[in-house]
Amino acid sequence: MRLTAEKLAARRGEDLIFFDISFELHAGEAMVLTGRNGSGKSTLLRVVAGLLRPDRGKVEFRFRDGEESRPAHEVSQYLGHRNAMKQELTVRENLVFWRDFLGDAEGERGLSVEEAAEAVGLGSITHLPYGYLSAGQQRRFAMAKLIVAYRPVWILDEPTAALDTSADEMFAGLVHAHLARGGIAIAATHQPLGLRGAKTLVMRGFEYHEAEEVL
Ligand SMILES: Nc1ncnc2c1ncn2[C@@H]1O[C@H](COP(=O)(O)OP(=O)(O)OP(=O)(O)O)[C@@H](O)[C@H]1O
Repeated sequence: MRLTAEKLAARRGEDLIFFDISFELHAGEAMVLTGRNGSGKSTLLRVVAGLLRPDRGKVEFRFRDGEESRPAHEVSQYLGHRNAMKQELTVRENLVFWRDFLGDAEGERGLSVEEAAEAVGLGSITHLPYGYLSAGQQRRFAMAKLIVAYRPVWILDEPTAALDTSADEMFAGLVHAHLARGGIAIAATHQPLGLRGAKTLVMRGFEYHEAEEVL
């Protein structure tokens, strides 16, 4: 299994946000993106997730060497700043929607909604409307979305911002289990996620006129 990004460049509007970003991740590997606010971390994650078209370069995912590459949106789960849950549906209805919408990749299986709720420490409240929950509980269930459908690549944008310490530890456990299963994770974060051995990519951002010289 291999995720490769080759010489990526991306624009938001007219502005070039980054260029010449390359990396390769194999089964069981994680990469942490760091860099100041506005340096392009979220933009890079959206490009890798297939939500934003790169200006240059490409992202490829292969389950096996020699196999045709798969589109990122088929193999990844994206946890963005927003939780992507409907306030008026119950937690269970939201998670069932995501399980059915995403499906499992390559003969693997996600957890049941009940197992996933237990895994994020909130087994007893899946019958409640999502909108009733506290901000931390809502974020925990957004994390549960990652494990109700198995996708090999997790793309995580500030996953633990504003969570308590126990949620940080719980989430580090989910990511470790994902990596141990042979998954891949990319996370933009200002907080340590406890990912020992993770690669690091420092996003630096740059001025538009500098880029013009390079490109
Ligand atoms: N939709 C958009 N249209 C135009 N510019 C945008 C858009 N979204 C983001 N940008 C700009 O792109 C740049 C990179 O933003 P991005 O969100 O990728 O940074 P970041 O490193 O994730 O920042 P933070 O650490 O604050 O989350 C910023 O200058 C931002 O203003």
